[in-house]
Amino acid sequence: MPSNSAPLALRQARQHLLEFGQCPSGLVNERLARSWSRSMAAGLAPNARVRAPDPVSSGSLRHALSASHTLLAHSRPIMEYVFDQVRHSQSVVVLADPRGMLMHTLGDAHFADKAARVALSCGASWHEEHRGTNAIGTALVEGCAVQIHGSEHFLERNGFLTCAASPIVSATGEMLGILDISSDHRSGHAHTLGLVSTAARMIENRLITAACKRDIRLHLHPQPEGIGSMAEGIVAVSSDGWIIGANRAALAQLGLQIGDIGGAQLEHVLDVRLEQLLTQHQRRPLQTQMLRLHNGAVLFAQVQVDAAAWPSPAGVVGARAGAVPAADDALARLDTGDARSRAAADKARRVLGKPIAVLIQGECGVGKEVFARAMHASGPRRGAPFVAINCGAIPETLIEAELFGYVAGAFTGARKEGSLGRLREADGGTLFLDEIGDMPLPMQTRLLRVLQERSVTPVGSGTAVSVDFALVCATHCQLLEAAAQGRFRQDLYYRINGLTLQLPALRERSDFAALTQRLLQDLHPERPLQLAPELYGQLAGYAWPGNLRQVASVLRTACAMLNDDEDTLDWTHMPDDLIAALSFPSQNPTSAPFPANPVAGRQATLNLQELSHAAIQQALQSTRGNVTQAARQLGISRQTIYRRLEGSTVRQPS
Ligand SMILES: Nc1ncnc2c1ncn2[C@@H]1O[C@H](COP(=O)(O)OP(=O)(O)OP(=O)(O)O)[C@@H](O)[C@H]1O
Repeated sequence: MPSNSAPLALRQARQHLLEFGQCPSGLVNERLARSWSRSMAAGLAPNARVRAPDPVSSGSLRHALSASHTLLAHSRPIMEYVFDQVRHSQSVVVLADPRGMLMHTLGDAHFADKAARVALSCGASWHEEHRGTNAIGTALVEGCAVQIHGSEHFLERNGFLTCAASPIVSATGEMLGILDISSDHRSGHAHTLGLVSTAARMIENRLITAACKRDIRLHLHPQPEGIGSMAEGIVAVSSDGWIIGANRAALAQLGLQIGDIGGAQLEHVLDVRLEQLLTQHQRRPLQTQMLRLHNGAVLFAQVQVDAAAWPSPAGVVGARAGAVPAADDALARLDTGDARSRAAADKARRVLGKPIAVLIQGECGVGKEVFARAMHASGPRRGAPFVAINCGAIPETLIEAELFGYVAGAFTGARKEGSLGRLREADGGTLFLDEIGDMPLPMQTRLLRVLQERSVTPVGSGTAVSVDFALVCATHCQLLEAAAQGRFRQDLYYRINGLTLQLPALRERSDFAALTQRLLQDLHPERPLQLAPELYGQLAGYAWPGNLRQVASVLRTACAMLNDDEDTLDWTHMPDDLIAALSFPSQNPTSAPFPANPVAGRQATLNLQELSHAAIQQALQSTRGNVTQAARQLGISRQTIYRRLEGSTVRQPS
């Protein structure tokens, strides 16, 4: 965003903002106007002394540096190169973490001194909330490269700077940090934005190559000579063909969005099967291969594959139920061979014990809470409590007391002895906030403060109590979309989203056989059970709108129907609501036509309960597993849906 608004228009816009609290349209670019409005909303005054927190203690800085260890290692050489380019122009090159805290700076001594006077030094926060419009903070919120020149800075004291900043994102689109070049505003240059963006891309390419070194990688470019250059696309593919990481160039070349990572197969995009690519690579490892996108466009690719990443000899695509888990922990015990679930577990393992918040995304019932519990049980906090809160299930009026606790007599109906609150119950352990997207806005503000200050102030008390927990949140909705619509705080989104993990829907998993076998084993460890082949075929092709929760519940019920001398589950053991769902083709578009079987025709005699199950499943399917929307569609509460899907009691916060 090279802004450099005309000085007169800038002055007029600023004047208007100060007088009326709003930025007039048309005078400055929209991104700058939005950022100024956010700065006002954060309670900052342009001419006031800075309200920003002091730089963090050296202990906290060390902690942050170790959390961003890999980013720092790959950024340092590039920062040195960039600094060489701007050495004689009164500049500093800065790396900030995803919260806007400066982690590393390189600058010429004279200018670095001047910069340090406005806290452009390690440990200081340049988040917009603390310093108003500035390239680092604004790039963080807007998620794109930004240049802020002179008096475009919200705080007057920063008006001597001109700064250009670019986000650095991971192979899966997580915000890792910000690279920035700040100079004296008289020596700033429009090309600086290009320089900082290019440098950020170089860092991203180094990071993706390091992070995906054990995966199959394709290095892509529309011209063969472009491979190996900074403009090459890099895409990481799992051994069963899923795209599990990509840099920005690859996304553009393949016509993908960041949200497609983990959800698209290579052969859905390219006119080639992974097996063919690998066979060709094995024959001629150094040869560039010519590939076609489904739209006919040509791309050239160089395949890189580490020996450990070669698919099993049984074949590239297909269940890898027999694969040995990489680690022996609770996360590994969930592994039944699906590559995307395994990739999520691998990523989760890397942040265990580090101060990085994890956001688990996935449809209703894919196992987000089970996964979060496995993370807790696999990490160093396993001896302390795991506290799960369903933000969508607590009435809005109770949520504050429930989360933050209260002191004795804080309100009518309060317990005499007060309450610790769920956040403090999680002290030392893990706090799991399910359906975080359903948290009311005022609570989001309070939660953000807790996460920033690492302390909780109970209702009715003026005293903050410090808390320390690992944070894992889960959501079935696109939080960024919710943030764009003003339903979710963007700053909270970045706080809780240190690492995003996407859990696949059951219909997208490649391990249905191994998964159902594992579920049957867990239900009856002492008795080997199996599914009749014709039933298995139907179940494997079903869309499972309720995901793992639904399949677990179906098998549980089916096992209860078995006679003592039976070891094979067939149609006669299946619950009626599943038979009903399989009988309505409209409800189950991915399944084959229902076979002639002994239960055909039963839909005519469906009872009320079966019909309501069928209606819930249809609604969940049409809303792609979004329980809130499905509940709205059916005119019932979310709790009723949970109750019906579980076939037991409501999942209430305890
Ligand atoms: N890895 C797994 N292996 C076996 N069963 C599982 C697994 N994950 C989930 N389940 C089953 O699915 C049920 C629901 O899981 P969980 O509550 O973790 O889903 P969720 O994605 O958090 O759902 P929601 O979005 O509704 O909160 C579990 O109670 C369990 O029966």
